[in-house]
Amino acid sequence: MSRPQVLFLDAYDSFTNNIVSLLTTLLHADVHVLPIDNPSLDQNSPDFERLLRLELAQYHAVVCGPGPGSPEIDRDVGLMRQIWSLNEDDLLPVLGVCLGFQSLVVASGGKVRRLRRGLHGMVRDIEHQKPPTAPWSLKRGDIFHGVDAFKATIYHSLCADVGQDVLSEDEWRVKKWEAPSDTPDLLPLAWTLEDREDGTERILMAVKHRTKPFWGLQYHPESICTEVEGHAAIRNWFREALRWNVEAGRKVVTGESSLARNATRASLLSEVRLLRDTTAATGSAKGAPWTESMSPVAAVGLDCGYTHRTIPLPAHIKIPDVVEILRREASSEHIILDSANADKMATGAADVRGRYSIIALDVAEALRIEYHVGDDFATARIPAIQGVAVDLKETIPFTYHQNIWQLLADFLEKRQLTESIPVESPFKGGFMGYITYEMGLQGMDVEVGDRGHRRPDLCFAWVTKSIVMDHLRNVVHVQHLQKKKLIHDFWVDSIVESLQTSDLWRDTNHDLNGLSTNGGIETSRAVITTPMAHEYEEKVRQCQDYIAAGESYELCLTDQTTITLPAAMTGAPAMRCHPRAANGQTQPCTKPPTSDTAWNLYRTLRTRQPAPFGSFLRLGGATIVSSSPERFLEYSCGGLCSMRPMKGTVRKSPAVSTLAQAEEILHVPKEEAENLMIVDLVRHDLHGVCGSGNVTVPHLMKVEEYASVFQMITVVNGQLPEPEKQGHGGARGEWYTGLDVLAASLPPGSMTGAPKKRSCELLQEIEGLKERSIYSGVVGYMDVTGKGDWSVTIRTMFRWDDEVAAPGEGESEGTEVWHIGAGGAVTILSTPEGEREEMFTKLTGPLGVFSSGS
Ligand SMILES: C=C(O[C@@H]1C=C(C(=O)O)C=C[C@H]1O)C(=O)O
Ligand SMILES: NC(=O)CC[C@H](N)C(=O)O
Repeated sequence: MSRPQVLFLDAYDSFTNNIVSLLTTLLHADVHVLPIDNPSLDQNSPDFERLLRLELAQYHAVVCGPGPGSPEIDRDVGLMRQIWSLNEDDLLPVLGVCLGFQSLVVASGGKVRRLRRGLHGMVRDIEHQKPPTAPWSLKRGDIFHGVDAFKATIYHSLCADVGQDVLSEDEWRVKKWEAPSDTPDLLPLAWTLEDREDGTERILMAVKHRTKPFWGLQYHPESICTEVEGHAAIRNWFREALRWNVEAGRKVVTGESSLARNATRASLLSEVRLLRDTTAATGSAKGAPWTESMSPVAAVGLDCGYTHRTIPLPAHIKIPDVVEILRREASSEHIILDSANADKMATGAADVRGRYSIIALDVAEALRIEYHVGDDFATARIPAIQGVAVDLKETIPFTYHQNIWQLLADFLEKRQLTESIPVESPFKGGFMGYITYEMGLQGMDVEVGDRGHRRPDLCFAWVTKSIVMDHLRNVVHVQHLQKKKLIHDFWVDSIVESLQTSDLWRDTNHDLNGLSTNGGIETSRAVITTPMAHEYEEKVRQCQDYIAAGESYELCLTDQTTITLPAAMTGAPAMRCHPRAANGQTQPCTKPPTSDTAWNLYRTLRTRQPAPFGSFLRLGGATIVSSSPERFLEYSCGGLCSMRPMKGTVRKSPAVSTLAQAEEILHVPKEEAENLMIVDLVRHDLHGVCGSGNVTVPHLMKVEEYASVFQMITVVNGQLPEPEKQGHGGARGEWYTGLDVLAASLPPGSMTGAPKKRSCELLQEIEGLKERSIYSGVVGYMDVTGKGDWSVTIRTMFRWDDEVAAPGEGESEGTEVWHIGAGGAVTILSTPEGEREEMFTKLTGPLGVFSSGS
């Protein structure tokens, strides 16, 4: 065994994989992760001690990680307690980090108390330089020996209480490096001093056990904002740990089977292969991957090639024009991803403006795959074939351990285009659709109760006919994935002809957007129910109580506004004014429709709130009208994954109208801390798939300008292992794609807070178990070349077809219900009024569309 082996005890923190990455790269060690509540290590089982001893014998050292909750609560620290109370014979070196550190303090007789005010995402000096007069020789075992001054990020609400608060200034100066009388076995190694209104708060930052090989750090060595100098302390710790093993004559046992797992997830495709092999070996059809041999629906899209034509895009043509020229009568479903701000602001980086827009065509004829949280099956359906409604539907059952993500990975792999296509188009054909917030909850094992409906939580259409508008080069790609044997693509020709012969295309004076602002939305009959300001403020306080107790570091609180409209206003199928001609060609439309509320809402929204991730979807019973500014995840076919968490929002106003003014407001500790917490969380999500050492942060806390707000964003990149190095079919049989990252990272961290899992559980309670649904989920695509792009579904209104409120008294029609979610991250530094205002600011953009004027 050439590399040292480290066991990491995971207390469900959102920074775990960052620590694993740091240890792996810095120490050249293999790090294995074991959850603190691993069911195979049940403390009540008679075999527990033997199994724990067997497990620990395989490691050179253990790291007890950070996490939500308190070291005094068994459930929060689980196995850590057993580590600190190991028999002399079973001792091994251990480093506690944050919660792990606090757990060591408690196990050594100390206490924890609440900080006077929690410190989350704050960067502080770690004071570790001891005077030569320090009363004991700290050189041996002092992991800070020889380390320069450095700053580190801290994330904690609780702190070690070892009697430091009762010392006078004089006593403190003399005793700060001595073992405190309350905890004689703990030697302080580092402190930080926090200025408070009522004096300085002394916060213990690091300790060493006097006799056992135990160390602890209250700060987070792995955070992106911890200075690199701090890494020296980790190296020192490991050197001390290995030396202790040698001196104690401790031998690490190899070859035993371990309960811990690799920090990096197995790839979806390796799981698919395993499933295929298992079903092949047992000869059982049950649970076998869904294949074309079982169903003609499963054969959709196989053996296709890419054809396209590229034509110039007239300067006056906007995405609604293209949609309105081409929308077909029979098609009531749409998927449009719209870089609605492409021609607007020139501030910030080019990618904020959005370069491409994508329109899926003939969506009603596209195969779609749907999944509802809690089900053990997916549904494949094709609503129409060649203009005739058929509603072909097939249930795809899962077996134990099988899930929707494997099904999608398998489906995509079989349709992957491997030849290189020299067309600058981000989407060549493939999946487009949406995923709800609850789908993300399920992925984290957060319980989603029965919501009393059967709406899809994931709905992906397999789009083979599409249009991509390139707003930079001013061209349009008309694209088709079609059976390879067809030589000429008449469909592509017909679309090009429809576009180029339409009046809109030729009429350079035309500006549909001008016509569309609020066109046809009869808002006087809309009933709008917004969150109650005082209730929202109360929920902010509740969030802060949980944060002060150490349960969370940041909670993204949200609430929903509903708008009910008379159903008749949207009842008409789209595009009554587009009769299909006998030859099957779409007739150009010169008159914009007025009967489709959703479409009108969208046109108004994109005009008033242009954003890089605009979208309009009618799919799987949902209608989504979005002007999202936030990218969740983009990945290239080469496996470069990029996430852009957004935290820090300031409303534009006469007082704050320039980027410089916004920067001044956003580059403050409160806002930067909010951003940093999510950045570290997103790094963790990416590390979990891309692997240790493969995540970088090219842009930290950049302020960008949008239509009505300024936002602070960070770019976090991860690189999936290159396919050649992934050993396709080789030793590990791993083969990662962007879908792995998507599956592992939902819901978006910027919508949850950190640590993600505990924060989501708390938010369910605080938000009254209200379903977030489409809001806080994602919308986007993943294509046949492996490229994908997903936005966070915020600044969005949505409705479900089956949610029609009964008619009120004296009304003849029922009403349809639109939802707009809005919220913001609550930290210990938030004020209830400030958060309430932020929520209403975010709500105003989409809600404004329901009122007339601009
Ligand atoms: C919760 C929302 O936005 C999220 C919260 C933000 C914040 O706290 O500053 C910023 C962007 C989004 O990640 C929303 O728009 O409803
Ligand atoms: N990051 C952590 O591990 C935090 C520990 C503990 N929950 C606290 O808030 O103090």
